[in-house]
Amino acid sequence: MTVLTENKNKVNSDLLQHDGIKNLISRSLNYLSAGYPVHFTGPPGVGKTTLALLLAKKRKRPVMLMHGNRELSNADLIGAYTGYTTQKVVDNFIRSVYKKEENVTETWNNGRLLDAVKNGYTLIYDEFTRSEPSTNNIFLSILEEGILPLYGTKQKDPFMKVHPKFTVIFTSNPSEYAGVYETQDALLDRLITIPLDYTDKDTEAAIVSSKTGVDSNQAKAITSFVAALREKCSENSNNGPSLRASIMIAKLANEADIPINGKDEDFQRLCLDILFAPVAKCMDEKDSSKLRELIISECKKAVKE
Ligand SMILES: Nc1ncnc2c1ncn2[C@@H]1O[C@H](COP(=O)(O)OP(=O)(O)OP(=O)(O)O)[C@@H](O)[C@H]1O
Repeated sequence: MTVLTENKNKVNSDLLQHDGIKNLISRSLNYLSAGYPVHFTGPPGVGKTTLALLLAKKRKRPVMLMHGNRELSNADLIGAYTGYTTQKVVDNFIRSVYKKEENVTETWNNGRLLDAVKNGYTLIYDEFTRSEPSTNNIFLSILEEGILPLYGTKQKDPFMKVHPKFTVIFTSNPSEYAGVYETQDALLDRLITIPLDYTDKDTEAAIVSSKTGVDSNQAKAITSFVAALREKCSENSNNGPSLRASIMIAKLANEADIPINGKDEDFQRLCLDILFAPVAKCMDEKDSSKLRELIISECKKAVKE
């Protein structure tokens, strides 16, 4: 029986700054400082959000994180009147005199984007292609004219000026097809789009090791066989299991005292649980026993060097 134990190792939640990424960080910071929004695009789990969070932290401005969503509306972004405040004074001090005074005022709540624009926050707009293009249109005026239009809000001013320190980091996943919208060219034209892809096995192993506390050889044993499965998926031009899957395997094996060894049955079961769904999704093979065999045969190669 495997018993879950306390996490024994201190885990590092920061971005591991390997050589490829260091240069990207400094370039992106330059673009943001010059007032240009950057857009990281790439398959799931390559580190787009983690990189965006690191850049935002480095800008030393308050950070606002917003997730793309079909339901996101202009009212969420700009703000809206959300109800009424009433005040009633009933003065019945003298019984024969009845005085009643009623004040009704609408209550305005700032939207998230309005706060960010007004106060010069760094906005991370994660998976922005999941929002309707008509909602994202508001970014055209922000990025081009430096104003946030306050249409439809009954506000005194028709727009708000964008704070000079306001910046946006967008992320998206181009291979996602469910629940995403095509981005209008006009918006893409205003962004500096930087594609991100999976790094090499050693870098992935270093990330897994720093995030989970497993030693670097064990981490490499995991990232190597997960990368091999991903490679098989890319033969079908699909994304396979990501770095996130390697992190999950390492973390769970570590916490449940499962040896990171492809010959161990508990480890094989763990690999199957984590990898079956992403591998089944990316392969043409639909026979589940064949898919299991494939995962186990790759998992068996996970041996510490
Ligand atoms: N350079 C790195 N250093 C440390 N951790 C990393 C690095 N790159 C990725 N990760 C880790 O990999 C996992 C996936 O990263 P992240 O969520 O940033 O990916 P993503 O590209 O935004 O994925 P998705 O498109 O699915 O949202 C996270 O646990 C993250 O901490």
